[in-house]
Amino acid sequence: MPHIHYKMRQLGFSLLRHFSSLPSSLTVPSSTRSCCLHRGVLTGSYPCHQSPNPGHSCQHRRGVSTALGQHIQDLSGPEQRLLDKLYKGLIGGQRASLAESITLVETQHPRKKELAQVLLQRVLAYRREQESQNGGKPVAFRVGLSGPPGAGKSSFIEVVGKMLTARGHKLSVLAVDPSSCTTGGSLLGDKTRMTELSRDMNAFIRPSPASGTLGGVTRTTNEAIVLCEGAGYDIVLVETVGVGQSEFAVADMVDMFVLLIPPAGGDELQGIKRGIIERADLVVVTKSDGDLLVPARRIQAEYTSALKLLRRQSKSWNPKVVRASSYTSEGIPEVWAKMESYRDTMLASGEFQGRRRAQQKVWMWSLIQENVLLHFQNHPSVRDALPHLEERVTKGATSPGLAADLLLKAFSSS
Ligand SMILES: Nc1nc2c(ncn2[C@@H]2O[C@H](COP(=O)(O)OP(=O)(O)OP(=O)(O)O)[C@@H](O)[C@H]2O)c(=O)[nH]1
Repeated sequence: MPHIHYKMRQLGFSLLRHFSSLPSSLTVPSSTRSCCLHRGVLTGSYPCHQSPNPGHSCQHRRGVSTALGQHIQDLSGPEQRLLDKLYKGLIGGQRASLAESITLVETQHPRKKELAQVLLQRVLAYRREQESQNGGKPVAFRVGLSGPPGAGKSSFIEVVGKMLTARGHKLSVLAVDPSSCTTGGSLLGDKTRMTELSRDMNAFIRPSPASGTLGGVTRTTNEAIVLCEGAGYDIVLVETVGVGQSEFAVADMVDMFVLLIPPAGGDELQGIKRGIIERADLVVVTKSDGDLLVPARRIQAEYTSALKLLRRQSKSWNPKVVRASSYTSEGIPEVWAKMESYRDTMLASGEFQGRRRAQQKVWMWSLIQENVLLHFQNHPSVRDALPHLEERVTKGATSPGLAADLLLKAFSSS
């Protein structure tokens, strides 16, 4: 996996080199105004396959900021009105506007994607203003929650969520479901989850986008977080199930990462990856009640010792292991107290802000990687040569390195 990641970065850099070598005399004809740069796809001087005007030669020389300015100027009257309505509704805290705005960032429609970016820019500017009024402190606390299927995530969120709204917080819950990316199914359950919290006017619950790549879902979740914060939600929970890479994606988008572990032994815990335990700022052993109390204590002790052996992520915070029961609510206020203590410690040391800055960069790079790769795969010369070269590589007739070089050459020479 790290190898693939490295290869993708290499590929990303090769492609970027290709893009940056475009002749400087290229200009943008007005007919190609709404081009792929605006859609977040870097383009070169070859036909743009995703353009509404497929024959056009997409030739960028404008800086990104100019492009964004142009982008806003290009809005039609109805588009402008739609964005104004969404923006005003959103910052006014209207749930319907928030839901509609999230739908806009999740869309696959090219023009609507552009509109979503304009809306996001406005919300980001608004949030920055609020942060500066708040003495530079982030306006919301983002918490990632992960755990194996059946760990008790939804029961936990329901109980914690109700406690937080009762204390005057506004809470949003976003889900990242890796199964919806691959199978269209749902590991987080199609069943109605968190029934009481979903009726709470100070809570906003949004299921995972129904389809797309993990990269796509990560992007829209990141953007949904920004929208929730703009709508005044001061706590954003991002829930995912401990399968595949989604936990790592979530850990990269939140301020605090919490792992929920059920008090079961053996096989059920085998599935929990060591790498993700290392990322946890807090481990909560769930279902700590009745007959499960004794195993819950044992698991707490095991994880406490295990965490001591792991590499520390933070200079100022030592990950903790706590127990809680959503049935009896025992331990729930203590879990939240630990989360607040983490937030305060990290804010005081400056690590909180540092982590967010680093995450912005990770996010940008993952978007670049995904888009650049897509662009490479859709390039006509690459598409033509790919099946033949893949076959040769599988048969051992051509080395993977040579095939990659040939494809990159085909891409950059046309
Ligand atoms: N004893 C006990 N059981 C619990 C507790 N919390 C949840 N459960 C049970 O554990 C099972 C799974 O709970 P969920 O909250 O649906 O777990 P989840 O992790 O959200 O599961 P998925 O929706 O499948 O991802 C259910 O049968 C719950 O009733 C608890 O605090 N104590």
